[in-house]
Parts: sequence; C-alpha cells; structure tokens
Amino acid sequence: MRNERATEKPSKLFDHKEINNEAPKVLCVVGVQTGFPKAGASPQYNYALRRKALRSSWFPSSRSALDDLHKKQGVVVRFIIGHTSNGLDEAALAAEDREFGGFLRLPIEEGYTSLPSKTVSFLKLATKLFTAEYIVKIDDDVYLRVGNLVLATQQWKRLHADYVGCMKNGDVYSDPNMRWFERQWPLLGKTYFTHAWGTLYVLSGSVAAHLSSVPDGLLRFFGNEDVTIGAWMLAFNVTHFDDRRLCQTSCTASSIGVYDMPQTGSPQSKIIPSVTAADLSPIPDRALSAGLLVGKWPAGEREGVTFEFTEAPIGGAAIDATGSPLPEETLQICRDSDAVLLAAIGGYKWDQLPPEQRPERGLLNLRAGLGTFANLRPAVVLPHLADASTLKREVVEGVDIMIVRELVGGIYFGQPRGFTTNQEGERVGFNTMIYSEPEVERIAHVAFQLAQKRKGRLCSVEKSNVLEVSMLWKEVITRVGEQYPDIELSHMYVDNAAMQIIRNPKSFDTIVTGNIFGDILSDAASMLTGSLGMLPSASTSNDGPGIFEPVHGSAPDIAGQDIANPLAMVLSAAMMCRYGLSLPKVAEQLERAVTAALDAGYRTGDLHTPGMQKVGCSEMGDVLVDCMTREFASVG
Ligand SMILES: NC(=O)c1ccc[n+]([C@@H]2O[C@H](COP(=O)([O-])OP(=O)(O)OC[C@H]3O[C@@H](n4cnc5c(N)ncnc54)[C@H](O)[C@@H]3O)[C@@H](O)[C@H]2O)c1
Ligand SMILES: CC(C)[C@H](C(=O)O)[C@@H](O)C(=O)O
Repeated sequence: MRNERATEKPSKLFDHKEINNEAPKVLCVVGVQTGFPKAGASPQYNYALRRKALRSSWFPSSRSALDDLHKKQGVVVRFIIGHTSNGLDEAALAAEDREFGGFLRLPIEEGYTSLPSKTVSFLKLATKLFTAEYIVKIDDDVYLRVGNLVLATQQWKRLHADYVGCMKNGDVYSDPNMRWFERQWPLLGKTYFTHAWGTLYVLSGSVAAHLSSVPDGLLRFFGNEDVTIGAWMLAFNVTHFDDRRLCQTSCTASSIGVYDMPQTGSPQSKIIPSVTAADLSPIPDRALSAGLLVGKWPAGEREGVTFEFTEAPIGGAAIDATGSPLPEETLQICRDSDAVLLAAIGGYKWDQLPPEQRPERGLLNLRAGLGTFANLRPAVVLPHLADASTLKREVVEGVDIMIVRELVGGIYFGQPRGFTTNQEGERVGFNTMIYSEPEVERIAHVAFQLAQKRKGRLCSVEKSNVLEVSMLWKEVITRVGEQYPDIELSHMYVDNAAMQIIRNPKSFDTIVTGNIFGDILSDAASMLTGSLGMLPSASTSNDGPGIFEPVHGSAPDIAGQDIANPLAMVLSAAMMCRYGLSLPKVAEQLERAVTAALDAGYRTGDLHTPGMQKVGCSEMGDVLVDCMTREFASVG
C-alpha cells in the first residue's frame, strides 16, 4: 500500500468545509449497486438473486440488523437503485423492501441513466441524508468485511485520504468492438490516468459533498464509471490512497473487499467452473456462502487451480424467477461445469404446488439429468462431538459409516406414479418401486470398491422379506459380491438396519441401499454425529460432473435466525474437491479448517454442549475463514 498522490494544500476547487452538518453523523454510507431485472439476463446477472446472496452473507438481512449496524458501528448499508416504469418490477421491489429493508431509492430512471450519473445521484442523496466521514460504492459481487472497513477508516483519516481504492491505469481502448471502448480516446494517451477500480472505492464525505454541489454540466463524463470518478478526483486535487485490502481475491485477516478481479491472462494451469444453486431460505444461502468462500480459498491456487463459480437457480428460487424448478439453462450450466456445489432446496412457500412443479422435482431432475446414481453419505463422529449426540458417548465415539445410496432409480423415479380413483370412487396416490439388474449392478460396484478402501465390510440394506424389488436387489448384490472376495458382505432388512444404526452404529462400515431407504437411514445416521448439519454428500456418475450438497434440507423452521450449522456445506465442498475435482490436498485443508474451528470450541446451537462457545451461522463462517487462513499459512 502506498500513497499514490498526496497534496500539501487543499485545492481551490475542493474545500473540506463544504459538508452538510445538519444531517445525522455516521462513519460510512455504503451503496451497493443493484438494478431491476433485465429481460434475458443469465442467472449470474440476476440482481434479485445477487441481493439474496449478499443478504445471506455480509449484507444485513433485516431492518433491525440494518439499524443495529447503523447504531453500533455508524455504518449505513443500502442497495442503491432508481425507479422503473415497469409496475411489476416496482411492486416486486417494494415487497422486497417491506420484507428486508435496505434500499436507497435514487431519483433516476434505471436503464436510461449512465452508471456515472447514477453514482452522482447516489452521492447527492447520501450526502443529503447523512453527514458521512466516508462514502463507499461497491458492486453486488463483493464480499465486504464491514469490521475491517471500520478499522481501516481510522488509517484513512490519519492519512487525510479522500479517494481510496485499488488504483490502476488501465488501457484506453479505441476499438469500438472492445468491451471497454472509450469514446473520448483521442483526448487520452494509451493508458488512463490513475483511478480506483470501480468495483469498490471510497470517497471522503467531504469530497462527495463537494462533488454533489458542482452544477450539472461542469464535469466531464467518460464511458466508464471508475474512470469518470477518477478524472474528477484528479480535478479536485485530492489525496489518493491505494489500498489493496479493497480488492482481494481471497479472504485474509485484513481484507476489506473480496472479489474476483477480471483477468486478461491467468497464471493458473487449470480453470474449474462449478455451479452453485440455492433456494430462497436464507439459512442454506449463508451456508452456501461459506462454501463459496471455500471456493475462493487460496489452497486452490497453491494446487495451480482457480475456482470459478457460476451461480444458477434451482428449486424455489428458480420457480420464482422462471416458473420452473430446474430451468433448462441451469441444467446446461451444470452439465458444462466440472462439479456442482448445491445448497438446499424447498420451503413452505412452495409446498402446495403440484408434484412436477415443486422445488424437490428440480433437485430430482438435476440428479437424473446428470445421471448421478451413486450418492455417498458419510456419517463420521468427530472426537470433539462425541458428546453432542443425543446418544451416549460410548455408542457413538469412533463411528465412521459410509452410506452408498442409489440416487436416480427406485420409488423416486419408478413409473407409473400419480393419483387416481379406485373402484370404490376413493382417491388413491401410488408410486412404483422398481430396480433393473444393471441399475443394482452399477451401484453395487461403487459400494464394493469403496468398502475395499475402507474396513472391507459391506452391508446391503433392503426389504427382501416383503418386496420383490428387494429380492432382486439382494440377488444382484450377492452375485456382484462374488467378484469381491476380499469384502465381507452382509444383508439386513431396512427396519432392522434402522434399529441397529441407533443401537450399535459401530457394527457398520459401508452400507449400500436403494433410494428411499438411503434417504431415511442417512438422516437417522446424522444424529450419531450430533446434527444433521454435519452431514455432507457426494453424488457421482460414471462420467460428467458430480453434485455435492449437504444431506440436510433448507431448514425452513429456523430460517432467518442465523443459527444453522454451515459445516455440512463446507464438508460438501471438501467432498467436491476429493471426489469431483481430484484435489485431495484442498479437501484435507478444508476438513482441517472444520476440525480447527471445533478444536477452538466453536459450536452452532445444534451441536452446543456446556463449556463450548455458541456461535451463529455467520460467525461460524467467519471462524472457518480465519481457520482456513491460518491453515494456509501453516501449510505455506
Ligand atoms: N437436498 C435437499 O435440498 C433437501 C434435503 C432434505 C429436505 N429438503 C427440503 O427442505 C425442506 C425442509 O425439509 P425438512 O424440514 O424435512 O428437512 P431439513 O433437513 O430442512 O430439516 C430437518 C430438521 O433439521 C434441522 N436442520 C437442518 N439443517 C440444519 C443445519 N444445517 N443446522 C441446524 N439444523 C438443521 C432443521 O431445522 C429441522 O428441524 C423441504 O422442502 C424438503 O423437501 C431438501
Ligand atoms: C428433497 C428430497 C427430494 C431429497 C431426497 O429425498 O432425496 C432429500 O430428502 C435428500 O435427502 O437429499
């Protein structure tokens, strides 16, 4: 970090006294750039989804949280947005505002106002409403660490910095076909003057007030917002401060803004796009954010890998945005990715929809669409959590079970299914539980081969005392077992397995079972580990990307309380690295970060035991990031 440019005297144009002293005093006003839906925009440019993602990470997600931040830290955070003539979009925004708050409505028409003009409008309104020491403008893909921002303001004040950002001197493009084409290129050289990166920059309140007071038409506008602001800052003769903490690509102890900076060339040898999807419930979104942070974890860089996340909607979020629980575009993005990291779908809001339109159908169609037939659900009791289970320590200590669940067949997908009326005129619902020999064979091979890497014991769970489908299942598993003489194979009825898993879980090593039995048994097994919030999963196919998701759902009963356990999400990201991306070292580092957070005594409410430090979901996320940072430092 260095002072790019310092002035000894205030300029004539800029006078620090020009500030509205009547408005309430605050430390910072943070304006997050947002907008109205654009027809045909791809999901990653869906502003509503981005706001949702921010609210589930650093942006306060309720009016009371916004007020708290204002009162306790003097930081006012708002999404900045103008108006639109589209009544539906206005109504949707008003509803969002009623639910969450956090908007600063600018007196401009979105879509017809250039970005630099929008920024001027923001500065004018912010300086009218508040006497701020600093005004921050950021884009909606930045992870802002407000605590570090507050700390940094002290340093900026000492330095009398009026213009803070990651300073750069980008190329001036004279070719109209280039994205950053500069119409006024004849006035400029080959590179621009020094200006701050537009994604996140800071102006002192006084310079912002001054800027706001300049009559329209006096200042020159360039094509790009950051260049325009930079030109004005040069004209005002203020102190520039190049603060690299505002543009970091991974979270470190001191970072203020974390985001991916566009690159022209990459030193990395491999790019891994992966897809994340989340439902509207804020809890898994927060957990997902932890997963996303994990994706930005520099361990990947050490392995020569850049994680590139594309967000695509599924489930309720997709229903609300497109009417479909799995839009074709989402499926295509998933197919084109190396792995899919998924949060949870579902919620009360969509429970009354017909089966084909429910969020769950989106998830099932994604699994079927990617052919991820082998679902691995490990239930491992970490030594720290032996007392967190509702079962006795001696029962659960040392449990390490791998449930291999067949995921794209069985009763979930069997035909016929539906509702009808029987001869008595009564309504009936029906499904078909069906497995073909090849379907059982392929999952059997996965399970036997996994058992070979574990303790060599495989238990096949079915209901062959009653169901024909299970009789076939048992027959095929036994036949495939002949190819694996080193594996000790046993068979168990599912009702007995449900009991044994609670009575004597250590008797199990690897379990192979069908779709519905695996669903139920894995939820039961989660309680051995202390919480459903501890169970990750990996769903793989023979080719193509796998899906990595926590076993738990969207936990609507605790939505919005910031108490969910994000560890299953982070452990799912670890499974993604191990099974989906062949990055075992990164997987180990993520797992060690989870262990370190538990070692340090942090527990979300679901795992809390006396003597431990109870934290919320967000705080656990922050702890994990710190642990990862330390983990990385110790490895490096
Ligand atoms: N893979 C998935 O996306 C998935 C899995 C299961 C359920 N669902 C959906 O989620 C919705 C709710 O279903 P549900 O309530 O039966 O299951 P759920 O897994 O969402 O919740 C079950 C219980 O566990 C708790 N819980 C879940 N995750 C937790 C976490 N991370 N930390 C702390 N507690 C946690 C919940 O509060 C709830 O009491 C439904 O719409 C369902 O279809 C989705
Ligand atoms: C949400 C639902 C479709 C899903 C399933 O039954 O497979 C869930 O319970 C799970 O375990 O992932």
